[in-house]
Amino acid sequence: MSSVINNPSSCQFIGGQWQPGHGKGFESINPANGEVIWCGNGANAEQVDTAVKAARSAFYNWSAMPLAERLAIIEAFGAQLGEHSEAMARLIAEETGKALWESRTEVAAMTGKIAISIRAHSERTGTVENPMPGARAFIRHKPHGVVAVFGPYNFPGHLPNGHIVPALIAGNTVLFKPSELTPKVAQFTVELWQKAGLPAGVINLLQGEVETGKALAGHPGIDGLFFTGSSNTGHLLHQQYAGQPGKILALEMGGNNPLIVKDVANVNAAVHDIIQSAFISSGQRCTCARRLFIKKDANGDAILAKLIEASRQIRVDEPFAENQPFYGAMISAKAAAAMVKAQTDIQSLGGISLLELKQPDLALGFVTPGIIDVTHVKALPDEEHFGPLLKVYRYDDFDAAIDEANNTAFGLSAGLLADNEADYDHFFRRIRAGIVNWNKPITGASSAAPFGGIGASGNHRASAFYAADYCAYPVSSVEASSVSLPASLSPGLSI
Ligand SMILES: NC(=O)C1=CN([C@@H]2O[C@H](COP(=O)(O)OP(=O)(O)OC[C@H]3O[C@@H](n4cnc5c(N)ncnc54)[C@H](O)[C@@H]3O)[C@@H](O)[C@H]2O)C=CC1
Ligand SMILES: O=C(O)CCC(=O)N[C@@H](CCC(=O)O)C(=O)O
Repeated sequence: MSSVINNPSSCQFIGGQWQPGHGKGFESINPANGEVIWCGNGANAEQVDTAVKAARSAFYNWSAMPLAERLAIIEAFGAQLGEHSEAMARLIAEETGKALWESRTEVAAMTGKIAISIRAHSERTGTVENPMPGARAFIRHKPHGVVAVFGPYNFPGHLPNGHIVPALIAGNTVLFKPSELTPKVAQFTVELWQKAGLPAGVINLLQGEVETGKALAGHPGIDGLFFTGSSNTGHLLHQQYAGQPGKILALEMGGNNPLIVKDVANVNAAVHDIIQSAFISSGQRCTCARRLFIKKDANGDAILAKLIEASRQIRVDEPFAENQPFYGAMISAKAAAAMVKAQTDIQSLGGISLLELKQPDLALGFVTPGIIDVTHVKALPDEEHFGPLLKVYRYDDFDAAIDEANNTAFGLSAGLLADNEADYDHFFRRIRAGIVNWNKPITGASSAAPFGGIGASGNHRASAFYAADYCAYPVSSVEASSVSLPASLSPGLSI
């Protein structure tokens, strides 16, 4: 592929200047062929400090700029994305191993985010005037100030963008710490912001591994941190932010998501929705179904048999293959090996493999889909296996299946495939998750809706359409053009 950018050795963008990192070196590897596609040095603590100061000094002018002018720059970024959409899609495919067709949908989501976030800003955090005698009462919103955005590797463009765009619309300045596995996509994204004319210091890019993340998260000069990533890291950040009520922390974390199937006449359609829920993006979506509950009856048997057969046929191949695969490589050979190990661990607990997940080349990130029956496994750890490994439970009783579906610390997405609406009503009332779907895949959430989970999946700061809420704080004002005495004074007062 033609490389789109840039000078990786100058991979930090601080106060409007590209510069090399002074911390530890790291590389980005194409997981589909093992080639090093990027290398650079992480930002050290001093560079993090300089970036925080740059963001602080840019904050006043950026937040004081009329909204229409801020939006013009944000829309110019949208235009840049439009102009470079194919380059961005190819870069995402190269760096993550994601199939090109799907990488294109990621770029489309990035572009679509802009209009949606402008609408969300106005609907969720706009200005409201309430009637009041002798004065004017307003509800307005102000930006928090300097905010850090931490991104995951699975959507290296779309998910950080889902924090950055609403944060900038609200008037915050941003310190962007991308996943160390996807520095090249991050660098290209920030280059597009620069081309769009974003003033110096409004967005700063701090590349690096965990040391850079720690230096940024622990910096006293930030007003908030918007995080999308693993539950482990999210929990660490939550502990770190304990005792700092003044800082806004938005955590979008993983899930151990259940999908229940009950009495579905259209077996092929059910299998399609299961595959789309469990295996899209090689299972690397936080919303992916991890646990599938299938009724122990003839209909359940038919669905499971067809699922195994159709999953065996899933095309897994190079992201750029002419005959496009359903999914490409996982993010790394290490992530792929971790899925093989997860499967072995579940087998050692009594899980029965129905379709074995395999990593054909240990040096690359490709894995075939796996399905494992865990009905008789006692004490299966409540873990997110972030890849294409689906655990199946056979059930007799619908309520018992829902109870088991809820038997998780997480609560991101959940779904029911069932022809009977009364079953869905029952399921909806009982299930605990932030995304609850009926007869649709549980992946592919819309940016025009709130996106977030409960329990170990989030901290009640839903993203997507509700990201506007954590990007600004409400200010209530009562205002009059001059002071005036009230018609009657309070008892005991004489003026
Ligand atoms: N709920 C949601 O919206 C989504 C959640 N995810 C979750 O993200 C995970 C996959 O992404 P990963 O990149 O593996 O997540 P991760 O937690 O490893 O990394 C996320 C970010 O945090 C940084 N980081 C890691 N440790 C840190 C520390 N101790 N202090 C400060 N920063 C630190 C990383 O460098 C990266 O920028 C999955 O668990 C998935 O479920 C992914 C997409 C959406
Ligand atoms: O953030 C948004 O705009 C909508 C949420 C979204 O895009 N969700 C995707 C991917 C997130 C993930 O699972 O990693 C989805 O639901 O498939």
